[in-house]
Amino acid sequence: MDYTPLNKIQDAFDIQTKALREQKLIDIKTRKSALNTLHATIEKYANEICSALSEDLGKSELLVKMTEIGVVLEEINHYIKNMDEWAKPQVVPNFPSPLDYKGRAPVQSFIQHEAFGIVYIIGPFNYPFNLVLSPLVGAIAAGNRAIIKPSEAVPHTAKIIEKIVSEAFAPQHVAVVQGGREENEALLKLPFNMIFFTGSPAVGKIVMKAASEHLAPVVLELGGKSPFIVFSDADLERAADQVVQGRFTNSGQTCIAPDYVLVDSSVKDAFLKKVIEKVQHDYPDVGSTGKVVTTTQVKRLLSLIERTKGTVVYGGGANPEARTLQATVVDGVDWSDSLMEQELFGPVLPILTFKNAEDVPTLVNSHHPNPLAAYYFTNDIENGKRMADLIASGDAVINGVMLQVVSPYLAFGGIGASGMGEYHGRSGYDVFTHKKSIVVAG
Ligand SMILES: NC(=O)c1ccc[n+]([C@@H]2O[C@H](COP(=O)([O-])OP(=O)(O)OC[C@H]3O[C@@H](n4cnc5c(N)ncnc54)[C@H](O)[C@@H]3O)[C@@H](O)[C@H]2O)c1
Repeated sequence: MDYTPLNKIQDAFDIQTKALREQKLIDIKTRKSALNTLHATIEKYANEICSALSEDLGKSELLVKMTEIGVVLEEINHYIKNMDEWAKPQVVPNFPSPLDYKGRAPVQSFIQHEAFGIVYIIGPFNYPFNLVLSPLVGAIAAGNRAIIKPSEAVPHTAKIIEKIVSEAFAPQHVAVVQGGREENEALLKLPFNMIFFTGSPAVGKIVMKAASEHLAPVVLELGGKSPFIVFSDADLERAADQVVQGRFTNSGQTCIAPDYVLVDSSVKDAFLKKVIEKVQHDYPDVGSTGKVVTTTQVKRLLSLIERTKGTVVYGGGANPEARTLQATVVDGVDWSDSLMEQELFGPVLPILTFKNAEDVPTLVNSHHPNPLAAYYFTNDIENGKRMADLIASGDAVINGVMLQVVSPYLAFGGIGASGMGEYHGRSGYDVFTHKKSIVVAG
């Protein structure tokens, strides 16, 4: 893939800066029309998007239509339906000043959503279409201009994103820059008005540091080790079904995937048997989970499996050159294991146990920074809610997996090391705006 030359990156930014200076406000009618055009252009290239994601990540057409294209189209529809309402100034009570302003008290007070200006959206490789286009929808609806950089690890998808964006938008409004680390570093030196980053905590720190130079606000959508906790009263059949779906979809490369299982030792054997049956059925071969992003990542995962003190009870096969690793389940893992060092981000599922349910929050809270998601399986919903109160995570699901990410009515984002700032639906409109208070004196 051809990367954007550094001078062209500066040009892309200058074009938008000039446009911002000449016409600060993009009216709501123009924003809506841009979103409609984006919707139509995505539909037009749906087949090409599917082919690109099949090449890059071995994703099935069904998976692409559901988790990449469908999610973005739904998000656009939700915005078009609601953005007039969200954009309305919020009228608040007039509050008299404690100082004497010669009787000139407030007669109108309201809060107005103001676009930041030019935002920079940086994407990861794992849901590479959805995770740059969904933030873009919020940014555009809120009245911003944007430059987006898709992940260089998925070149076919990055190319189709560029084709769609350059057909749907003028470069004064939205532009795509292609590149990797060097291009990202060049972009991060520019005085963007806001930066929206999705990726690893390590690069999140680089982004936040760079943003501080220009005091640009940042949203960081990061990852972490998300626990899947099974209590003794859980429906084990359902829990096994959900953990297999959550862990192995997209070869385990989902930010909210369960990263490890923590199961009550009294039901571990029964639960594990069901997990193995399910994996055998759904992912019988090396390659049936799809592709891992690079050969290097397959090798990284294999080296973690090689160093585990646990027992591989299913899987372990791999073909690094073909970027495939078999769905792998490892029993008898403890907190100091190689598989518990960092977010796995691959088709590997370590199984840990606990003896006393009351210890669970301390175990989870003390071994890793705040995860992006936490899953609780129990027949006692109040117990699930209590656990969600005691374990700090970006979001939580009781008796299900990955349901938090699809609703435009829920806010999506991390806490602590798993990120800051939320989006999706209304939250995605709010996060791309400054709340400007305006007062009219009588
Ligand atoms: N919270 C979420 O919504 C969410 C969604 C998807 C992925 N993630 C997280 O993303 C990570 C996986 O994605 P990834 O591997 O693409 O992430 P990554 O951090 O390696 O890359 C993300 C982006 O940063 C750029 N980049 C990489 N290294 C850089 C460097 N040293 N300097 C400057 N820029 C650099 C890349 O070009 C890419 O566009 C996982 O941690 C996962 O949990 C989070």
